[in-house]
Amino acid sequence: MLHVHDLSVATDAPPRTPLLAGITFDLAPGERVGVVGASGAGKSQLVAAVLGLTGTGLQVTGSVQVEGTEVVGAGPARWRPLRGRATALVAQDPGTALDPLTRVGRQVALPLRARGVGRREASRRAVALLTEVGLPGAARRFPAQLSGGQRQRVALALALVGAPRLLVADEPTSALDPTVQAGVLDLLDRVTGPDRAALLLVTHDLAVAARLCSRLLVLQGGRLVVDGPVADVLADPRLAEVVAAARELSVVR
Ligand SMILES: Nc1ncnc2c1ncn2[C@@H]1O[C@H](COP(=O)(O)OP(=O)(O)OP(=O)(O)O)[C@@H](O)[C@H]1O
Repeated sequence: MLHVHDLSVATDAPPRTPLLAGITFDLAPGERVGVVGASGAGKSQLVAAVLGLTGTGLQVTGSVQVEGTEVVGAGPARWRPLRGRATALVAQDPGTALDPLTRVGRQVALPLRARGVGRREASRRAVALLTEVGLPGAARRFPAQLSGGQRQRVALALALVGAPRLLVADEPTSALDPTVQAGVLDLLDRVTGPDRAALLLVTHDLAVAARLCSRLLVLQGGRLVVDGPVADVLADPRLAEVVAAARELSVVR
């Protein structure tokens, strides 16, 4: 599904500060992998590089293959058939990802319309997707008329529009209070896993990672320091420092 080899990201201009260095890992179809590490470890940069969303002023080197297509240095034409279908991003902050002036049903229908689906069929599918994420009656609502947890569900419905084979989620529940978090995690659990979408989940919260993922990648200072089964990573005494840093942050947040 995903093959990352010797991936590095550095600032363009001297002193060419490295943000990520020599990252290598694979992700199988339907596999769920958590990315953890202290603040500034490079988690968001990893997600951006995998999705071709690295900002200007930064240079990506190495290789990222999405279902066999090399995407490092890829332009819009190479990304077009992949975006939303091979990969999709669940926005961290649905408050900014959603258009406040457009009813959510229409927002979910728009990407379908852009792919040539007729108006009626697009609305029907938008309602079906909203129902799938537990919001059967939300199509005619505006984002401001929904709670934070409901908006995060809409963001997930938007990510699911193209039936992606890899869902990438960067802190999808960190803005939500714990009771609402549980519902969104249940939902992520339902739509990813064997025979469904693979999941690359960035989180500060080790409990969240342990709940959803079978494998953990631990980043420290832009390097991948551990890649292993969740239980092994959490139990490994050499990781106490990294894990404690991540745990501390999850408490702070
Ligand atoms: N555009 C940029 N130019 C230069 N440095 C950047 C840029 N974007 C991020 N960085 C730096 O890259 C490092 C990794 O940032 P990144 O956002 O990936 O960390 P993170 O692990 O996701 O942290 P957090 O958990 O706080 O979101 C940080 O030191 C950050 O300051």
